[in-house]
Amino acid sequence: MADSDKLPARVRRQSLIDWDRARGKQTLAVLTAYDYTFARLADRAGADALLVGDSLGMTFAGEDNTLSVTLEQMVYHTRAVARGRERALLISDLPFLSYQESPEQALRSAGELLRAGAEVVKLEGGAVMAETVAFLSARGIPVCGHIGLTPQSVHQLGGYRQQGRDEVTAARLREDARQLVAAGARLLVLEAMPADLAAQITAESTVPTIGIGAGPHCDAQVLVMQDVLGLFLGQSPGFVRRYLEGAALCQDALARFVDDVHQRAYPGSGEG
Ligand SMILES: Nc1nc(=O)c2c([nH]1)NC[C@@H]1CN(c3ccc(C(=O)N[C@@H](CCC(=O)O)C(=O)O)cc3)CN21
Ligand SMILES: CC(C)C(=O)C(=O)O
Ligand SMILES: [Mg+2]
Repeated sequence: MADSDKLPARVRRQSLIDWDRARGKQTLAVLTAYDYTFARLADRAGADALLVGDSLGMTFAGEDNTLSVTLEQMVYHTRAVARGRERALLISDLPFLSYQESPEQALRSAGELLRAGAEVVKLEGGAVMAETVAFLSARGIPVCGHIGLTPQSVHQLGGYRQQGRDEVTAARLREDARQLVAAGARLLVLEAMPADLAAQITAESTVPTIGIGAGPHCDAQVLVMQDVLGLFLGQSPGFVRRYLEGAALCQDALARFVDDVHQRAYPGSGEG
């Protein structure tokens, strides 16, 4: 029997139980994904979770911030990513104004993301969101908190800048984390904060932390896929490590196609 005739080995889907078990043993890797193709590639690369981030407003749609992203758009992208995913845990962002109004609004919005294939919903905010996190958790919906640089508050924060630099704001972030976990959050994103603060929050947390620009001591690391692949055309944050010059490679390939057509070199014989 040829290899290709064998039934595919069934991959075991990662759950929050696997995430809890990995804590302290292996640092887990998360990538954002917005579509079927890249979700499949990241899943096959071994990503432990895929995040359908509202950063898609910037990376996919070319907006200046994430505020214009709608729940309908997040549902659409979550469906596409869910089809590409085999193994990774699937987390989706609740977008701006889809959860801040009330726990009931958050429940309805979270339900739509779960029906589209998400297994965990992520929302931005600290202590002020504890009631909503408890409401969703009590109704069987796993929540990932997100504190530090919360991009949906970009105008209040005065830009995309590191948070928790002084003692007062650091203490507030530790208390935010404590209240989110006490309310039932199963994961915690720590974005753009000093490494020692993220280490302290991670040590105090009973659930896995996922860092982005938050140093090496978190239980997991997440980056925006376009930043990793060099496909983000704006200014990537300073903490990004680029693993591919994706934009240059893609643009060069596309330019060669355009040239070939202009030169009548495509299609050739045998290419229709
Ligand atoms: N492509 C992309 N990658 C991301 O990681 C990302 C997005 N987009 N969009 C939403 C947010 C914004 N992000 C950011 C952006 C900048 C910093 C940052 O650390 N900035 C520097 C300079 C700030 C300044 O110019 O004042 C800093 O030192 O704080 C952190 C997170 C993370 N998210
Ligand atoms: C950067 C991650 C944490 C995020 O929230 C997003 O991609 O929207
Ligand atoms: Mg987000």
